Amino acid sequence: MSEAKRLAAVKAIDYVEDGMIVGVGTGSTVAYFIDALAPWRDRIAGAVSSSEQSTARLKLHGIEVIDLNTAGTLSLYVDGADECDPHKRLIKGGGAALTREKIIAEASKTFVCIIDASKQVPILGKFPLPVEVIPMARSLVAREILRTTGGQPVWRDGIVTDNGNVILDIHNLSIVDPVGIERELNQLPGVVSVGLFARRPADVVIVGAEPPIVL
Ligand SMILES: O=C[C@H](O)[C@H](O)[C@H](O)COP(=O)(O)O
Repeated sequence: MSEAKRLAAVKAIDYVEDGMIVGVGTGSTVAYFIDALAPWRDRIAGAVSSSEQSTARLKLHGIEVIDLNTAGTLSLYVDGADECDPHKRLIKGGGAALTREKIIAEASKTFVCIIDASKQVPILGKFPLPVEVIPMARSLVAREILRTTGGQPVWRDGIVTDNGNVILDIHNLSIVDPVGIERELNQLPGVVSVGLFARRPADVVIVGAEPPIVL
């Protein structure tokens, strides 16, 4: 499967242009993208990173990492996903980086999502939906999730996000109304962000294959 991830990541380089500040996601697929971006280090203006993990890899390649507040609106954001439906709506956050990813996606004109075919689903929800939560609200939010969605929240024990928070993964959801669930969960006090990218889906999805499939 990693070859498919690599093929998708390399194809995403087609969207990189001289002088750009590139938004960079997180995960194993994005790691291939960062590697493919390395030869561009002197042609791009730098990158905005969604995690400490991606920042370390970008710096390893000598790519300048720029604060989003300095960068402003980005032309391009490239990131992976855990699930993708036919409307390019996504579940993300398997690597706990959902909040910063969501911020950068929102700040970007074009979001190119790079996946392998195993991530394509007709309806989102088989992959447990990650929710980033303020630590003191963990039990409260879990009870509310149980009450309002019927899904089973499971604390990702031992994981602390780059923002110092915890993750609840919601199991057994069939997400027929992704925008509605995203809105509903976002409103719970204690929720920092939800790993549903429905209100702001991807603009382009690249499925790794030989040749890559661009949706
Ligand atoms: O928090 C992690 C991100 O949302 C990743 O983009 C997602 O989990 C996919 O990761 P991978 O490319 O490793 O399958």
